[in-house]
Amino acid sequence: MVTTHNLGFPRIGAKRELKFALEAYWKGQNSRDALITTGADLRARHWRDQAALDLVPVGDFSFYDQVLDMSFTLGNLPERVRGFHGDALDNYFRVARGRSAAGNDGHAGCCGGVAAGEMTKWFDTNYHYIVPEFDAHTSFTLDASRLLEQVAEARALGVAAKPVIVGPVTYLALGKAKDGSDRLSLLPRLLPVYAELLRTLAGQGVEWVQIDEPILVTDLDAAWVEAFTQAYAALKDNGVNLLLATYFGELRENLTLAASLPVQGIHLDAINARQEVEALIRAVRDDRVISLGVVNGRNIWKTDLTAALDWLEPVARHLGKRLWIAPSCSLLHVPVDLAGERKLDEDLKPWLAFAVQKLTEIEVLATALRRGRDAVAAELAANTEAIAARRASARVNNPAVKAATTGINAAMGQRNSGFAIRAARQQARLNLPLYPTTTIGSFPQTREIRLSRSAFKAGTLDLQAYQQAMRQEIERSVREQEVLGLDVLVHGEAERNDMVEYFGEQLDGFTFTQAGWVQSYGSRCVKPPILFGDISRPRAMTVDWIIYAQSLTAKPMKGMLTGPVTILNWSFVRDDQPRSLSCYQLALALRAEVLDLERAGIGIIQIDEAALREGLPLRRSQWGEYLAWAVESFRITANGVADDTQIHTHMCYSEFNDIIAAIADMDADVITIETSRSDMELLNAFDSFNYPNQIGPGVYDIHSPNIPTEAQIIDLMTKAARRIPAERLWVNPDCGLKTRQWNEVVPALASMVNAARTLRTQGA
Ligand SMILES: Nc1nc2c(c(=O)[nH]1)N[C@@H](CNc1ccc(C(=O)N[C@@H](CCC(=O)N[C@@H](CCC(=O)N[C@@H](CCC(=O)O)C(=O)O)C(=O)O)C(=O)O)cc1)CN2
Ligand code: MET
Ligand SMILES: [Zn+2]
Repeated sequence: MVTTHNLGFPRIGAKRELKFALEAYWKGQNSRDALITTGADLRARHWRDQAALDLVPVGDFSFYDQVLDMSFTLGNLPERVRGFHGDALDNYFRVARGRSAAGNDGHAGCCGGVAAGEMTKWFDTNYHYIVPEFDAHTSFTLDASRLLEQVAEARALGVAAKPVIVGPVTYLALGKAKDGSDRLSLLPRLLPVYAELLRTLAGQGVEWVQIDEPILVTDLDAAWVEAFTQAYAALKDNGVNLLLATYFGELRENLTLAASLPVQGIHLDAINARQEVEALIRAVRDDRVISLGVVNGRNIWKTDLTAALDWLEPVARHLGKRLWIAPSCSLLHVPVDLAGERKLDEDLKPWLAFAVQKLTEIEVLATALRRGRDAVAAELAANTEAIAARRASARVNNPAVKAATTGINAAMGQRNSGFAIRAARQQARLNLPLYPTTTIGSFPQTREIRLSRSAFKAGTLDLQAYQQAMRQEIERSVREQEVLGLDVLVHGEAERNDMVEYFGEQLDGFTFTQAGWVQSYGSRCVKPPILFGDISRPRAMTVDWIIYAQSLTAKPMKGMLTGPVTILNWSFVRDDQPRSLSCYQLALALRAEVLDLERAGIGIIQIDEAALREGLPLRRSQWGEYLAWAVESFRITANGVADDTQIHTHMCYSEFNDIIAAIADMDADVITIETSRSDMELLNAFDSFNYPNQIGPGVYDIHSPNIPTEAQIIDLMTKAARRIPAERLWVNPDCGLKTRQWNEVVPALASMVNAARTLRTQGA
């Protein structure tokens, strides 16, 4: 008889309760007790939502990040926060968010300021985790209190608790050794703490522990393969059954390794690795549990339940009670509940499943496997009807768009002239100084801006008043930039709820939700738009706002667009056509916008590709194919303009060494990137590759409230100028300023502009 379970549930809350409780606590407007209570309430509610399952995840809840939680469980706190005198939860937030020396937690005098832990992308998702920090002396000590308390809470609610932890090899692999030492040398110190954790859980009567090792779906070299064998030899026989969870991709050459580990069960992502199910079954001992992720945990489409049963039934007959079923991965990456959507397009709603609906799908599948399809005949019939309606819908297919993508040719991705000629024509038009200063696009999304927008959406503010409020914000941004003396201005993106959702709302082929929130990091969420059909642009999307902004100033105003690859990677995408085709459709729609901006007299157009790097497949062997269509899509979007129109692009959190050739291939006139935290070392990639075009290496970290000094910026730019000729350098922050406040932005940009002025006099 099949067992049902879940790998993880979204924790932010259907109404983002956790976000609001956290932010109020951080501002001192909410007590510690109130925050703790919100956490407990959310856990209880989410366990009730999952109560029909045979096993529910415990420990997937987090006040900030599950990897940071694991660091605390393992006693791996960065040295800089170890002496903290205050509350442990406050210390946890100090690592998560950093704390300025002037912080108001009552410990500024004794404990000072601390830098935040580095954040980076969780595999190929838009979720960010806090990178574990190691050095040669790192030691570990167990703190199991969080897991033990939550196991007790779950039990009190009468659900069967399956604790979830990040496995030791993935934990080490995702971390960074700050002193360059070998993280694997820490394994012998780490394993006893994991073993103690398992024994502690066993002591509480826990039967199964889910141990996540998604690193198994990536390319592993011999040392990491060996680490797996060593790790799991040490973790067996500690009184609990281990379910080794892999997800996000295929095991490939690691399948034999995974199957050989001494664990009681393995979870395979049967959405991304369906073709490996049989091989895995053959490879594991015949008393092991096989858990199959049969419902997509990364997307929002209904599962075709009949098709799933067609292949699952024989597997179930073969495996009997050894078969478990679950979503493919944690449901962290999808919104909570479709029932919260009151205005969602009625045609499309029946095609969708959010976290709660996905668990119902698991239940229906389990019932069919246990009692036959007849036991769920009505559910299956309704499902078949929805799947068929989507497939046949006239709203999905637009022949004109299909024809346009067929008409794409190489010339569309080609500028008229090479970079040197373009640069000269652009300089003749723009007349920019050495070390030109600019920003990445967004200015603070203030509470007033968001309140205006929610009033507009609620119908209590009319369109004209809303547009007027946004124009005022744009004017404020422009005035501030003029006073600061920036060279290339931006309009500030006040009218955009999000750099991707905003375009999703305006393009045909997309729909959007009211409350489909997905956690991006900490308390920050996004509402990824839903790409369901062929994409087209019914009308210009940004031109009026940019023209208005340009009308306020004699300085050049940058047009501001999100690129096709980033819109694709940060949306829920179609599963009925290749991603490359959707990307080309986006490219054509955005190309039309670029040309409209150019026709309106805008001389500089930025096309953000913040998500190009994270979209790289987890396996290197697939990079080439992805980069080919991703880069070509960018080129189609950007390269229809005249030589004297300057194209910018922007990327953040990126490690470029591996893909520098592809970046050069995009052929943007200027690229702005995040570099401040790497002390300009990132530029080595551009230097050694002889990157030919202009670069704006970010000179300060916008994720921190700290204000950079002029001297710090001069120092960074001096380092940059050792690698890239000064004539090709720009001066700008690491990323957009939307999460900052004006009182942080103004002094920071003042330092930046002053630094550029000093550099110019030095260079002259
Ligand atoms: N899609 C996407 N992915 C990305 C990024 C990005 O910018 N976009 N940046 C990187 C980092 N990620 C980030 C993700 C989110 C936010 C962020 O600030 N999100 C906002 C929500 C943005 C939004 O959609 N705002 C809406 C809704 C605002 C809102 O909450 N309104 C309130 C009312 C106002 C209030 O009380 O504040 C309501 O309706 O209840 C709007 O402006 O219209 C948040 O969590 O707070 C920042 C960075 C990587 N991935
Ligand atoms: N133009 C965008 C902004 O400034 C780019 C952000 S990249 C996450 O916010
Ligand atoms: Zn950015």
